[in-house]
Amino acid sequence: MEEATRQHFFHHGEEGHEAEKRNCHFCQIRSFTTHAQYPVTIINTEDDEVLRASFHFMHSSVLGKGVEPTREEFLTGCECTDGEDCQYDTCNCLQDVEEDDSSDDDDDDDDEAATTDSPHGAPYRKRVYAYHAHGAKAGLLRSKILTSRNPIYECHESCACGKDCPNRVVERGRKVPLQIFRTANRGWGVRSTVDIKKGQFVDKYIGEVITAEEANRRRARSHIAQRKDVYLFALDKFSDPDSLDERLQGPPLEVDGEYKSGPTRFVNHSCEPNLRIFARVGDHADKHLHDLALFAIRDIPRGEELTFDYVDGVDDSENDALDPEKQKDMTHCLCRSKSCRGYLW
Ligand SMILES: C[S@@+](CC[C@H](N)C(=O)[O-])C[C@H]1O[C@@H](n2cnc3c(N)ncnc32)[C@H](O)[C@@H]1O
Repeated sequence: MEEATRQHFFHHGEEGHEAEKRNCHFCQIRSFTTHAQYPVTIINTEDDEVLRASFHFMHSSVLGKGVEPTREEFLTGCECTDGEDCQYDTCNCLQDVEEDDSSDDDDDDDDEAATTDSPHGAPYRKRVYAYHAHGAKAGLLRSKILTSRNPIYECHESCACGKDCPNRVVERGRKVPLQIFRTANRGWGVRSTVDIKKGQFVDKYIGEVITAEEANRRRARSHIAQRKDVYLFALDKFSDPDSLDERLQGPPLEVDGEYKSGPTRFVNHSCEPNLRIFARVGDHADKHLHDLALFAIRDIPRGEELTFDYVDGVDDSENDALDPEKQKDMTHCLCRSKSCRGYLW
């Protein structure tokens, strides 16, 4: 039995091991409120490696120095008293949804998704909800959104609708058990022990939310800046130099998941991934702090490694892997997919 496991199982019930417990990965994941139902487990059948001691599992992101959430008096939510109403463009939370009218090719069992409803006597309103509303696919992200890079707008704490409002999928958190496992050639990876459906929310990418200046300091301190980049995600979905919100005008905040994060920090890259990251907004006043939510873009059988494309959305013309000069300094991609681009960065 590896040393970390031995310490946890034989000594952590005893008095006087508090500091050790704080630094124990098993104790950290056991403290997740979802542990009994959707545990995170760690398994290594490849070699003797254990997770780095410097890594700490967390439930949610922490805000670094200089990162401020919006003050309570500026937070606003919807006034819908019936969660059903939180699927239409009349819900304040869905005001910014950019709707296109093309129909979803696989939405035939939920064909209201793109139609206009007219309840008796009520004004016309349009369903702009990001998720399927009915049937077996209820709560799964619609394929039109899955193939887009549109943000997802959800109801949240400041809304009048209840906790069971259907438009709070990401807020309700991860509903799948995840297993961090040792891969044969790419360090740790992540899989689930249950089947995951296309459009299903998997988990958020969390970490320390830091200013752009701090992110650059950390890049500079890192031995190879691009290696640090792999853990840094810019919260730039709403960045706009002309924005009326000055927090969106400048360089965006970034999430650093290298040392403090959740299980998704161990998800590897694939050029043909089964997950994609979406920007998810709760309170519109907190767009500068939007979530990074991972959803399945196809059905994923239990045990299959979960992956996302680290450079999703990067135009092929910007791809350094196409430049033979740059290739010699780049890291080989080991995703083994048919359309592998050959290099990670
Ligand atoms: C965010 S981490 C993922 C977890 C990582 N495997 C670990 O053990 O901590 C990113 C690192 O994983 C490795 N990696 C991820 N995807 C890879 C791929 N497709 N090919 C080669 N290495 C990969 C690279 O070393 C990369 O720097």
